[in-house]
Amino acid sequence: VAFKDLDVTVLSRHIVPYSHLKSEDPHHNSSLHRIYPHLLIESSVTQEESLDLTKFKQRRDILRWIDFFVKGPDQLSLWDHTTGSDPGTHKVPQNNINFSNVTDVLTVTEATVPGLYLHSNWHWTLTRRGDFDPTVYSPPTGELPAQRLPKAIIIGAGMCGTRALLEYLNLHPNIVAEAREMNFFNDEQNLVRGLTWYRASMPLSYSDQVTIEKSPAYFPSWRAPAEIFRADKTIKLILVVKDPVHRIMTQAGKLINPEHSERLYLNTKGTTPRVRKDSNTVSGGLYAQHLERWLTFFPLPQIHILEGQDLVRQPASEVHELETFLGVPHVLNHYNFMYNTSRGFFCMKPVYRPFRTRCLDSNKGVKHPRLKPWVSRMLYDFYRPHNEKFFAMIGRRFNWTLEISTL
Ligand SMILES: Nc1ncnc2c1ncn2[C@@H]1O[C@H](COP(=O)(O)OS(=O)(=O)O)[C@@H](OP(=O)(O)O)[C@H]1O
Repeated sequence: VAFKDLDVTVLSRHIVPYSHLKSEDPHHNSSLHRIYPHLLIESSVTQEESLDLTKFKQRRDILRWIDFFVKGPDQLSLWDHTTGSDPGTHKVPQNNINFSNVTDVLTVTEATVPGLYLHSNWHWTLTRRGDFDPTVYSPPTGELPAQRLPKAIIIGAGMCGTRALLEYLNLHPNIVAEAREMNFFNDEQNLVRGLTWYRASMPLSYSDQVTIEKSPAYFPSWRAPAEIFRADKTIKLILVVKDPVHRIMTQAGKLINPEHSERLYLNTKGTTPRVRKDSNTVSGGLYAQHLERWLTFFPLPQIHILEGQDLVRQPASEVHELETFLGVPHVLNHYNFMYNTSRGFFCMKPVYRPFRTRCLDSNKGVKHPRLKPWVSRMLYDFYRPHNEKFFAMIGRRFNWTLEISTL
């Protein structure tokens, strides 16, 4: 079982932000400390080097090619690919590191693990963590991590905070999130690959952890509810929704030229402009229409619905409710979320690494174009009956009105 570019921190007097450590590897989000929470793996570099970020970026590529192999609850092996530019052809033999005798800190150097090539300015420190914090999470005794089908899925709605929600939940030691949008249940090309392929795309987890993925394209898909039901009738579904007019503006903010976003939702061809009912941008906010299909397969209590702006404003309490829904212990609280004034959003403080705050990518929470007042009114008028139907279906109301809107 291979882990790539896992949770590696560069320690120096200047801590390098996590964003600089992120690789293109889609698995970067599966972090070793989540699978192996009793180990802390750090790589240190001289202060001089860490200051030179250009140089550091090159070093990042080196980091990418160190694989970790789990050998047993207390054993890990490193496979070092850093010796050549082509990782496939320059593997050095597997090196086993046994933690059972390590009580405190093991610094891995070429001398500790014969045959391991390490860049002269780097060394790896592996620390047993179980002794510090077994109350947070310890894997079931004697169990090896395995890939499992999701026990929960964030089905949408796109643009409503699904990424933030997934990343927030991923802070939890009993939740293991797949970073990629799998688009398995809505896409014929993926469905034909079968559940075995889908399972093999999931991160490693222990039996007491909840594997979760998010694919917002499931919510409006006609196919996804039936396919998910066929795969697992008991799966827990999570739906985050927000004011559909705000949702349109999130989509508009993603355009290269957001000022020209009207074509996404307005038909200006005739004498009087109309809301474009045929556009996916508009229909994505017709929550009642989509939910109706899901409710033919799943009872309402199996779908946890939350409001996107509530998630933006009060992540800790929203996540607390989700912990209950997912049946995992209450671990996350307001200490795990820190408001970042320059971003205008909460950023995350991992349970095991509270010193490392991480925000969502800068393409989340972007500036929106302003709506002309008459367009705003037209959109609110259009969505009002659909919203009312949605509120009646879920037995809850949200304050999605023109008067409240900040657009
Ligand atoms: N913590 C935090 N940081 C940044 N952004 C946050 C956060 N929490 C929620 N959001 C909101 O997420 C909105 C994007 O939604 P999605 O992630 O569902 O979009 S996508 O469907 O995956 O493209 C995005 O919408 P915009 O603000 O319009 O860009 C954010 O409002």
